[in-house]
Amino acid sequence: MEVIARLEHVTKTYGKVVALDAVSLTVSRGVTAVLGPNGAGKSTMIELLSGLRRPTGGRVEVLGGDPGDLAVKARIGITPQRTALPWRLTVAETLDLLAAHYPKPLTRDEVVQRLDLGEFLHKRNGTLSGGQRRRVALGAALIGNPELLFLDEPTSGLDADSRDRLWAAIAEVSAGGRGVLLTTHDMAEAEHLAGRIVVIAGGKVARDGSLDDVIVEVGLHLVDIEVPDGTSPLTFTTIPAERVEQLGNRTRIYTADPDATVRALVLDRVPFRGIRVERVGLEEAIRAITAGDGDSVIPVSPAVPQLAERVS
Ligand SMILES: Nc1ncnc2c1ncn2[C@@H]1O[C@H](COP(=O)(O)OP(=O)(O)OP(=O)(O)O)[C@@H](O)[C@H]1O
Repeated sequence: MEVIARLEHVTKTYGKVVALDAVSLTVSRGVTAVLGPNGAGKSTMIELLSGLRRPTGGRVEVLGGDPGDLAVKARIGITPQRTALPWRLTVAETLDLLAAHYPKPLTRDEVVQRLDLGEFLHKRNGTLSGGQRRRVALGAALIGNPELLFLDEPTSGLDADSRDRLWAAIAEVSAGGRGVLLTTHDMAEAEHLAGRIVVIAGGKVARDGSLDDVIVEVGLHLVDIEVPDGTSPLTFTTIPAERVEQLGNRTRIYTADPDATVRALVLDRVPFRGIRVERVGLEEAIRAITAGDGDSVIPVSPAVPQLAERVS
């Protein structure tokens, strides 16, 4: 697969904080989703790849050159997490102004159509809602007809219709043979768009593969049972589990060995009614991979005693 961008042993520090720690990664065409908890280093990675920051150590190469070079910048598009659009300009003026900086831009109409910007095309950026601004920001990234697009949480804060439209626009860019690297906390977004998942934890690449690879490698299953009220939680104490959640009368047991878990439920005579066993989805897989990293992660823990605490 053709490599269109790469990080080689890239480290980025901010004072004493090591945001990225000797990371090596290649980016190919298609959509790559970079996932991980808050503070994992995802935005830093995008900023380095798009030339907004320089690495402390290692090498960043984009489209065969240095992302700091104007010639490379003209071939990439970026939607940072916070986009500063010129507040006094209208959306139309903004797109026209940006288009003038690129050798082969898309027409304004193409971008307006793809992202459905017509409704507020002649409004000033300063008067747009947060979601409208997000859509204009993607338009600003697309107008230069980039070969490689970097999107930092492109759909956060969007309503379902706007999100669907952006997903369609991103899929269209990718189907046209371009590369897209995006960060997101929305697992549905990663599942919907990405052919490749890169998981960042503690400034390092913790997993890199297809959606299925990542989920299968984690090897976690969910055993979801319905337990009648009044069941003593103590009956669960020998059940193999990585993590347990109690939701009303449903108990969700995350386990690496679903057969052993179901056997234990039966042997312990847990009076469950319904039972559902399935491989976990991306969200739970990422939670397991990044356990203990970042500042908003619920750690995977030996949850058997926890269950007793939670339901008692
Ligand atoms: N300009 C900065 N100055 C100092 N520290 C920074 C700066 N930018 C990021 N950091 C730190 O670097 C680490 C990685 O931050 P980064 O924004 O790359 O994470 P992230 O994965 O994008 O997080 P989130 O999901 O919350 O957006 C964090 O510990 C963060 O506090």
